[in-house]
Amino acid sequence: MTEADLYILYKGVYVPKAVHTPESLKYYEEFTFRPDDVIIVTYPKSGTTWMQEILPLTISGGDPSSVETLPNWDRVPWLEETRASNLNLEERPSPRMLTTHLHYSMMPPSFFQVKPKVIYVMRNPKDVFTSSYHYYNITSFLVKPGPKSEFLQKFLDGKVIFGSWFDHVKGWLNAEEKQHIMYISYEEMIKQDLNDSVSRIARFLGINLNPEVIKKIADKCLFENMKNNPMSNYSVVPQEFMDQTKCQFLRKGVVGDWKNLLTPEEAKHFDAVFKEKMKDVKYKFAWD
Ligand SMILES: Nc1ncnc2c1ncn2[C@@H]1O[C@H](COP(=O)(O)OS(=O)(=O)O)[C@@H](OP(=O)(O)O)[C@H]1O
Repeated sequence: MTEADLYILYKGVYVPKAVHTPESLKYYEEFTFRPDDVIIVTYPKSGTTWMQEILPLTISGGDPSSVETLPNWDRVPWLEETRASNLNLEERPSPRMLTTHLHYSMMPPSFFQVKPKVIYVMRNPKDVFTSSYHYYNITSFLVKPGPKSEFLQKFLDGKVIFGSWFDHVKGWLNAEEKQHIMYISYEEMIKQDLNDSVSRIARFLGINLNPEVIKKIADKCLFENMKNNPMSNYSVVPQEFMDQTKCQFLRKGVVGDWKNLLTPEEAKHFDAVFKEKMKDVKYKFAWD
């Protein structure tokens, strides 16, 4: 199956047809935000699911009931996906928790008027590539990656779902609503104590949490614990859509796994493309 079979081209980027329809994209375009909405924004494979665990626990002051009973896509739904319009998001009490993989330039008009809060999660693009390479292999609604060199070229050219990593990150780093956006990276969450990230997130949201609750949240969100949470490990998705017997959705959860996939030449080429495409970006990335 090719891109033409499995994807829609939406505003210049591919999105998978299986979970995005013209109706779901229209719902997204017409969505009315509230100032106290909190939106997780990510390029795919950057730590979305992880933040979909951290955020509800933080907002609820450590209450695990939503992460134990609701799958992550209902708990913190992707606005652009078909499921969102069936969740009665208009009726949900504030603060609503939402997710999107879309670029800054693709946000609906209400976003720019209302300026809700955003948590933008970034990850080393070589690890995003590596995670994507394995993920595309197990999902029937994505085009199989094929030979690694071809998938690498597609990734660097933005011919994968949600387009170019470089454009996504640049767009969100250049956003005008900076005081409403918290930037955090997968590497900070892994390398530093996760307690620090949880308390940063709580502070950004104006939530007071005592150290015990912060620790409880951080423990719950450890890779091994999330791997055992059926509401977060995608085990409820039928095998025909996602074949986790080949590779698990919560696969390795480490920093630097690209070293096991990319040859030194491929990594050098990747770095050269990164340098060129990101040359105007002043942000100091945590993986540098
Ligand atoms: N708790 C925790 N700790 C460390 N790493 C974690 C955690 N939860 C998810 N992950 C890893 O995040 C990768 C999946 O990214 P996303 O959730 O953004 O994927 S998706 O866009 O929603 O499909 C994927 O990375 P890889 O293991 O490198 O493939 C997941 O394993």
